[in-house]
Amino acid sequence: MQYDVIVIGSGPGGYVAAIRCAQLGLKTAVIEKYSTFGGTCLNVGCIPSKALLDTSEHYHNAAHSFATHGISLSNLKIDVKKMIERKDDVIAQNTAGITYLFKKNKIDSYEGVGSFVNKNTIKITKKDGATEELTTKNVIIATGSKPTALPFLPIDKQRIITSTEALNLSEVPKHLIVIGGGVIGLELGSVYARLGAKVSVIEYAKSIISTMDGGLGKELQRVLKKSLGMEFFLGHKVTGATAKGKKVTVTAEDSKGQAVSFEGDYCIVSVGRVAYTKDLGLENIGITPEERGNKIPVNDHLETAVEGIYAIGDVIKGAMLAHKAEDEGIYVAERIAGQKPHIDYNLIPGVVYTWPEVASVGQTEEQLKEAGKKYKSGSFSFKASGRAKASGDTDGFVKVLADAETDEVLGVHMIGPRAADMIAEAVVAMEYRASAEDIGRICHAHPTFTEALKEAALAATANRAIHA
Ligand SMILES: NC(=O)c1ccc[n+]([C@@H]2O[C@H](COP(=O)([O-])OP(=O)(O)OC[C@H]3O[C@@H](n4cnc5c(N)ncnc54)[C@H](O)[C@@H]3O)[C@@H](O)[C@H]2O)c1
Repeated sequence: MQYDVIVIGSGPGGYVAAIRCAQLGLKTAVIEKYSTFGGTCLNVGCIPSKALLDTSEHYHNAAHSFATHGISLSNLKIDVKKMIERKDDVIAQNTAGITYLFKKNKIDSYEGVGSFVNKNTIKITKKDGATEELTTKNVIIATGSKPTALPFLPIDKQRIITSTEALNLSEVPKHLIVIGGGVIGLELGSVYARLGAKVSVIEYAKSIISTMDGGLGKELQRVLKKSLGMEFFLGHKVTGATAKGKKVTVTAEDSKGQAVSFEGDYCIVSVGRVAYTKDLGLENIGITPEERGNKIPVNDHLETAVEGIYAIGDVIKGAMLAHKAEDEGIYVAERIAGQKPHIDYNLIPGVVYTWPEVASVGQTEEQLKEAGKKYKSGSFSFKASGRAKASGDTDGFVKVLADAETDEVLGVHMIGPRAADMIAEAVVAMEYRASAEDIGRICHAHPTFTEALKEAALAATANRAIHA
């Protein structure tokens, strides 16, 4: 079969690329090695983790905040099996949605491992070993990433686990040790802490979510400790972990170089992800992944050194985020169709789905300082928000950073209720190069959490916040 485009991998990058290619009239096929579409995000990442975060949030609220609303419950229980079954149903609904979209857009799909025979021929190796070859003008590699393992720390998938296994536990851990205070560790740590587990986070850096604006990590750590009792061991370098029966022992060096150890019943290793290029046959087309991170090198148009072969998402440079991969998928599809699309990498928002949620776009204060840029900062605390008081979600703040001379918004960083959704307003504003005053002059419905962004923008403009 001859195609215009073959997409290898059906995660958010790959399936979106395929749909856009088909919309543009290109004959398109997708090769996926698993039996369901959607990649990490839909099957073992974004979607299932959000399903568990929602269940655990309901449980935690029922156990801890309902009483303040005058709602009393007795005999509150969590049925872990049911929680996992519901999560599986959410996954099934989402992956079925992609099957439907492929059919609707007349995209052919093949189950098996796709690999390059040459730049125009892709071999599919099926589960039973049978092979089939397809020819194509273009290829989009969208094979994503997998959890990084620490070389000295074997993952047994029973007690020492990755995010994948953490989505399928059959019980609430008594003491969950989380290695890595990044996005995955804090989201999955939150799930089990809300269900009653003691959670200890061991992090190498001096703060959690250390690549985000510094104020966010500090506030998140404070709230997670206060509301969920999570404990944080920062500046700790993990040196090993062993599992014996139901017991896991993790060893580390603290910030003074002293050996310390932690004992728990489960340990999640969440120290990042690495690009997945195994079995692609890249050597057959002369592509060598970068030594660090295994990423496929691409130019500014996301094309590899081989004409007509593109790569998108986690398998190339940049943030490992589903929405970044999606935008890149659309970008490449439109390039292949002869259009001139554009992605502004500075405006890709980052979100952590803890509670309070954390969300960010643009430059952090640390980056602005390092670049020697003169900026103004305005913050607004949810403590002063009427909407937040009504819902009892008064932790967190919104911070707007604006150019000291032009007032153009350079970065927005927020931690608070529904920040994941609220950040979209900041992205739109920055896309249109709004000034802080522009945001401050836009009418925001009252009472809403979004008023906090308006107030922070006013504070940045001229210390003009009304309710601070
Ligand atoms: N909400 C979201 O958008 C979302 C959710 C999940 C995952 N992801 C993405 O998936 C990727 C992987 O997530 P992640 O949380 O595994 O990685 P991460 O890069 O977010 O965090 C890993 C953390 O582990 C720490 N670390 C590394 N080695 C260590 C060691 N030996 N001892 C102690 N700490 C150590 C790092 O300092 C870092 O803080 C990220 O790129 C993330 O953006 C995004």
